[in-house]
Amino acid sequence: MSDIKGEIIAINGPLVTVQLPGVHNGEQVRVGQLGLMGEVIRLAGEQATIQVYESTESLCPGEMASALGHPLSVELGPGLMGQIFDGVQRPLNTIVARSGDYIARGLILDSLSREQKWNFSPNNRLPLQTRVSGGTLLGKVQETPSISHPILVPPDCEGELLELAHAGEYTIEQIIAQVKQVNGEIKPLRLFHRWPVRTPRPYFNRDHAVVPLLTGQRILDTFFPLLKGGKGAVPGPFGAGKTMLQQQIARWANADIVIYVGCGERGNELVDILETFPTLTDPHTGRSLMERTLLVANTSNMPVVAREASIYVGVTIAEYYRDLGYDVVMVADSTSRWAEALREVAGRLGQMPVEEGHPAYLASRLAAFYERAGRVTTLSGQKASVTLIGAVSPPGGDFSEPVTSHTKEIVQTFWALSKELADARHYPSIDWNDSFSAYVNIAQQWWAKQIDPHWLEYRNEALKLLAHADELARIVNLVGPEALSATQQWVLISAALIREGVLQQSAVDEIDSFCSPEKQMLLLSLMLNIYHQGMALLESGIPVQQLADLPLLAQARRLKSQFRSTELDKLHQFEQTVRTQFNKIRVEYGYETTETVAV
Ligand SMILES: Nc1ncnc2c1ncn2[C@@H]1O[C@H](COP(=O)(O)OP(=O)(O)OP(=O)(O)O)[C@@H](O)[C@H]1O
Repeated sequence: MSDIKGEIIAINGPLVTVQLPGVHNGEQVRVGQLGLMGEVIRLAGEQATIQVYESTESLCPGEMASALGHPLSVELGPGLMGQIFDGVQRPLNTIVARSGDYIARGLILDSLSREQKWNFSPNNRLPLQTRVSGGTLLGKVQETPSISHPILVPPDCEGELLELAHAGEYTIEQIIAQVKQVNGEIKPLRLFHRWPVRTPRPYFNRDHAVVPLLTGQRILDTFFPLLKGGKGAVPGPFGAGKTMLQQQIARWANADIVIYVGCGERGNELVDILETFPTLTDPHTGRSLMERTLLVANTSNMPVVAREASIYVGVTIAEYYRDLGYDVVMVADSTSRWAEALREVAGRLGQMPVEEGHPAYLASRLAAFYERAGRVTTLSGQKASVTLIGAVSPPGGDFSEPVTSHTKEIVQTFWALSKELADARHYPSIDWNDSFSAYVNIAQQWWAKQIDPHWLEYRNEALKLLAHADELARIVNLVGPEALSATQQWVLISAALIREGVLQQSAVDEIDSFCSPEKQMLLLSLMLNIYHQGMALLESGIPVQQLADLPLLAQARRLKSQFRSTELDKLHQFEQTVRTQFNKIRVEYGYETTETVAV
């Protein structure tokens, strides 16, 4: 702790003005007798404005405040996985144990356990006197059965390795290495270190994102792909199924680590997340998903400004695991509530409101947050990534409001949830007209090489068909179905087949909850095949009703939840059934042929 102490002059909600000469901008401060946590956000001469993360009720001018000498930082080391932290990285379980359900203010708690011992195996290929720097591997501990945790030299340390601990059990505070730094100072290294949350962690090189983040959800992977290291947003009006979608991503995404930041969402929603996440099973290992998951949850008794910190706490932990060589996905729910915190602080600071009360720097703050996503070569030379997915909760579902519209310009993948689709129980309720992905061309290279060279063609054709059907549906609404030609009716029927047989996917269906990329492609090609074969028959003069009554349409809709991703042979068999049935009709109508029409 630094020696800087001062007296409170004024209190304005979560903002407290303190006479604190010599303090730095961004420095952490303990305020009042309770020692409330805060951070300097403005300096005017000797007076500092502190943003306090706990309720300032009953705080009085004249009480003391003291600066801690460091900015808001997080503890990074083994023991993070499986934890639930509050917005300033205090472990919720310990808070509850200390102060019960009603969280006392000013609690000072270690983020990581000081008692737990970790089995450290040193890097035997690292002789003493070697020159080490940020990213050098010192050893490893097994953090959870699913996650091995390399212990690396922190980014801000460089010098000669003087000592390295032997294999054994260590607490995170015990010294496991000593480094003589360039300036001659000897720096002890432990299993953990601290890092300021507002400073992005360094990496060796920023690379292009090239591999899709596969979620097992067809509308996401096939239609609006996101890449590992990419930036995505999920704007969702109230009740559109956002929580379920986030859980599906957390559960099925092919990422190593999942970080969920519940930032100011309604209490009951947060409770839902806190209760369900620990019960989820990791489909890849069959073990608890929490072994590779971390939750940051703002508790309801923390004021709005604490939301601001939680997003940075989450993303800094995400970058840390990236630096260990992992692909990390972070879901921030919701960036709208975070923006509300910015608005409140700006208002109290008397800054000029620009858009709907938001400060002028809203867009640049959002951009700076998403900028921390990326695929990189780490300081250790590994390829790793942080994928950021920001949920947005536009008031009244209005996507033109400032947070949604700025987010739309920043992110590359936009999964727009629709209240109408949710009301119609079409889940995931992602609107294919309002959603977009700027990663399609990059994703295409992966899909074409790994799964099917026709991926892009099929995807685009399906979207075109859906858009055409939407147009026709408007005509039907105006003048009735009689106005449509046979081929137009078949477009409507085929689009419904794609909607129900491909886009709709139930998170609660044991089989359909996850869909492998191979199954995604097969289902899509099957539906398009039916569309094409039907079209060819209509052009030969076969009545559309004959096709509409085909039992194979209903069978095709059910395929997704009938056959698992491991039963692709059954889907291939169905392809054969489609061919046979269409051939039968041809024979029936005298267009006898044994040839089949391929997509
Ligand atoms: N992918 C899905 N598959 C099946 N059912 C779903 C899916 N998404 C949502 N639902 C249904 O909708 C209900 C509400 O979903 P969810 O809890 O995610 O939405 P919400 O929390 O009301 O919405 P939001 O988080 O947008 O405010 C779920 O209980 C479930 O019945």
